[in-house]
Amino acid sequence: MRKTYRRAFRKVGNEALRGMDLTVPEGSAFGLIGPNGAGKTTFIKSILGIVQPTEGTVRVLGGSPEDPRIRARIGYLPERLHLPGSWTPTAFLATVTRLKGLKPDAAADLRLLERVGLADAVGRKIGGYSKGMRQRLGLAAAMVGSPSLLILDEPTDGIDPMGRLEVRRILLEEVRKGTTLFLNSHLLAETERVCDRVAILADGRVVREGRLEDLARGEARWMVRFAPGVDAGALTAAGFKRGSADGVFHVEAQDPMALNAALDKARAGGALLVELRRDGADLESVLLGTVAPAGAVGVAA
Ligand SMILES: Nc1ncnc2c1ncn2[C@@H]1O[C@H](COP(=O)(O)OP(=O)(O)OP(=O)(O)O)[C@@H](O)[C@H]1O
Repeated sequence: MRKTYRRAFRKVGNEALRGMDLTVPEGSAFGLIGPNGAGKTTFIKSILGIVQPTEGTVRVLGGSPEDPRIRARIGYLPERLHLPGSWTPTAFLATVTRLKGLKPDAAADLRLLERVGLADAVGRKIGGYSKGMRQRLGLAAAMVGSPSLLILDEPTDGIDPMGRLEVRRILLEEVRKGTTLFLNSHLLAETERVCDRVAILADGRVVREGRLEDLARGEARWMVRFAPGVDAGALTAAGFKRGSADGVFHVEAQDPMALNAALDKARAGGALLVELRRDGADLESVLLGTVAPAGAVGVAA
């Protein structure tokens, strides 16, 4: 899919998506990451039918994003929320319910407000809400009618760490129920904790896509730290490679049996294990390793 924003009286448009090809498996928790201006919001808007692709097609939940029946099954939290300040949250959710073509359900709306942590603020006008409270209300609005697909653009923006934990819990609950989650967040730790698949978008193209485990966590490599005084020669003979710090070694093991066999060999040689963890990069290093940081010289993006 391509999207070029045309400007009036200009021959050359702004190419936001340049051959974007992405499939989000149903039931997955999918994270979209990438630098500013990569095209993330444009892509989200095209899934929602707000932006029309210049070339190519978008299929959502087996249909067209312009089909009202499909739209009714999508919950969306935009990056910039515009909320009516003089309304109460219940009036707001009632309107969202009506706009989605659903039957009014005041009890369900209250349950949603409780779920996002706004139970104590139900009687207050939205105008007096803090940024985090508005964001929570936006999340509740996105969840009205239990949509099959939740598209969230920076959902935890402005929410405090405890609130983030709650939001994460809610999102994971939704995914467990079978909802497909599409998350756009600059907070890579959030994406890492919630998503099972990730796509890295740069300059209007998907540059990497896959299971988070495969992208970020490395596959069969382990970091092992032994107590001081270890016999490095014996460990090397047992298949361990010396790491950069004292007592740190790396070992390849395809499964727990192979890992334990390697550790048994090390222990038989007198080595005392003090730390063991899977080798691999976090999402931030994966992103930085995939997309050249702004200002980097001589790195091809
Ligand atoms: N309405 C528009 N008219 C013209 N150009 C646009 C419009 N919306 C976005 N663009 C351009 O398209 C490109 C992609 O923008 P987009 O907002 O999709 O990126 P993004 O990945 O969401 O960025 P950010 O992380 O900063 O939110 C940018 O070059 C941007 O300037």
